[in-house]
Amino acid sequence: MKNDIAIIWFRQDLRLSDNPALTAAARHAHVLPLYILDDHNGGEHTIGAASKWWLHYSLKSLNTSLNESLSLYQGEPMAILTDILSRYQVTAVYWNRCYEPWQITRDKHIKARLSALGITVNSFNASLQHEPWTILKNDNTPYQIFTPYYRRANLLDTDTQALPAPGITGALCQDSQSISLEALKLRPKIRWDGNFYPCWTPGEAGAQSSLDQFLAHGLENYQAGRDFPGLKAVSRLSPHLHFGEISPRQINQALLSLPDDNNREHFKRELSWREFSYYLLFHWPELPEKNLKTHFTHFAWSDNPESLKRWQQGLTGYPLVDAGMRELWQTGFMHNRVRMICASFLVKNLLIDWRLGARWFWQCLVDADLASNSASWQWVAGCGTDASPYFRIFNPITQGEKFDPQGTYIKHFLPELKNLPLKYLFRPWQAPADILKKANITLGQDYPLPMVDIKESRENALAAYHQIKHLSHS
Ligand SMILES: Cc1cc2nc3c(=O)[nH]c(=O)nc-3n(C[C@H](O)[C@H](O)[C@H](O)COP(=O)(O)OP(=O)(O)OC[C@H]3O[C@@H](n4cnc5c(N)ncnc54)[C@H](O)[C@@H]3O)c2cc1C
Repeated sequence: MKNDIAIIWFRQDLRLSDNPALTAAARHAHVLPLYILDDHNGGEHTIGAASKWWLHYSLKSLNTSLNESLSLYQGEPMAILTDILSRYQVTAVYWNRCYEPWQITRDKHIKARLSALGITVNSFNASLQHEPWTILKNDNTPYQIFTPYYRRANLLDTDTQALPAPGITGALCQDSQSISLEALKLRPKIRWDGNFYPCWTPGEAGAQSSLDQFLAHGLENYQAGRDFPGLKAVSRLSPHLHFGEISPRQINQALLSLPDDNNREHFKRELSWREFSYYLLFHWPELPEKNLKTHFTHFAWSDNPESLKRWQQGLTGYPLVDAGMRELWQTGFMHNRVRMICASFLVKNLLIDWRLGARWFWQCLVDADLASNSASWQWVAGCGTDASPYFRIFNPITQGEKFDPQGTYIKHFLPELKNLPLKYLFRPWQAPADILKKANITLGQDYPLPMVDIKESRENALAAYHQIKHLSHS
């Protein structure tokens, strides 16, 4: 039996380079790399359907990089680790830290149990520039607002020296009791994932190539272009970052070789919004469930499953919202500007609880991330610590005119509207009958009539907010 075996437990760090836990584990004579699909501890926050698809291919890619030595398991991690320890002479366990509240609780427990068994446990930071507890206000309380948090973060040193992938091929061993990737059943039985394949390349190489492409062709227009969903001006790195196929440190290192201009600064700022989301989740672990502005507890949400379904299916009658919801369903992604507009429409024009929207995103997004998703929904709904003011309600018509001026994005995801002149593309119900006929559109049949009046629903939202506003000071 081999002795001095180190376990490297991969979680949201599915890469070999700049992986501090792997680099440390590689100092042992033998390394057992493993991944556990933990469907036991996460409750409602267990990985969603589209993310499972991503995970399947990311694990496949990682396994290839590890010479087919990745051991796979499903279930309760402590029980699985205990079983491995009973069969191998493991001396140490390595992992990179995760920050979702249920993961923190689980990992603390596992660390204590393993330490009691005489196993060394070493954990590292592999996914944040600054861990949440390292940035506090002068009075030692956490920041609630992004800008002062960002200012303080910028005063701290940021490590930009990424680690190379360690040479571990000779040290790798695999557990004979590993299950197969197929046995994890991560891909859907009903194949709704057909459109995902041309859009994405999960895995470390795919992440690096997305970064290279963005730096070569997207970054130069990032500041001006990032709000235009029809342009290729954003990085689409979010699922790669979520699964840890690339680290913020690697991105920052790559950015160093580029001109220090507004585009670079703006991109770094957006990366810090991700950090800030993790920060909020760490300091307010109730973020996914509870309104951080507590007076929203009294908000009169509408219980309307039929409206929720129309929103989910992209059948609201507002083309920009519908294009976004169809992009989400078809590709597992939605452009950030459109995420804000679709979320605002649900919460403010339909008065549906933001948590129902967040749950739908959780199932549909390949980048579904408990921190960023929860923080962003609370931001749009107006109930987060650093939220957009409630009265700022996105108008899907004017937003479309401004950010999809040629209708490129809308026509791509709503081909039924492709012959409608631009003048009516954002408000098809105002098109005269002969124009609709010429465009081959019968409203209510080929494309829905608007499910609510935008002006009236806006006023209803403001009235609903008025009911709870005064409670914020009580
Ligand atoms: C309602 C709503 C839900 C969201 N849910 C998620 C989610 O589940 N997972 C997720 O990663 N992002 C989420 N976001 C944030 C943002 O929309 C995505 O991170 C972004 O669209 C990803 O595209 P990109 O990689 O091309 O971004 P880029 O513009 O290229 O930005 C680079 C990176 O910065 C980070 N980032 C950018 N904007 C934000 C932001 N506003 N908040 C947090 N991080 C940001 C992401 O990691 C992103 O990959 C949500 C936003 C909204 C409004």
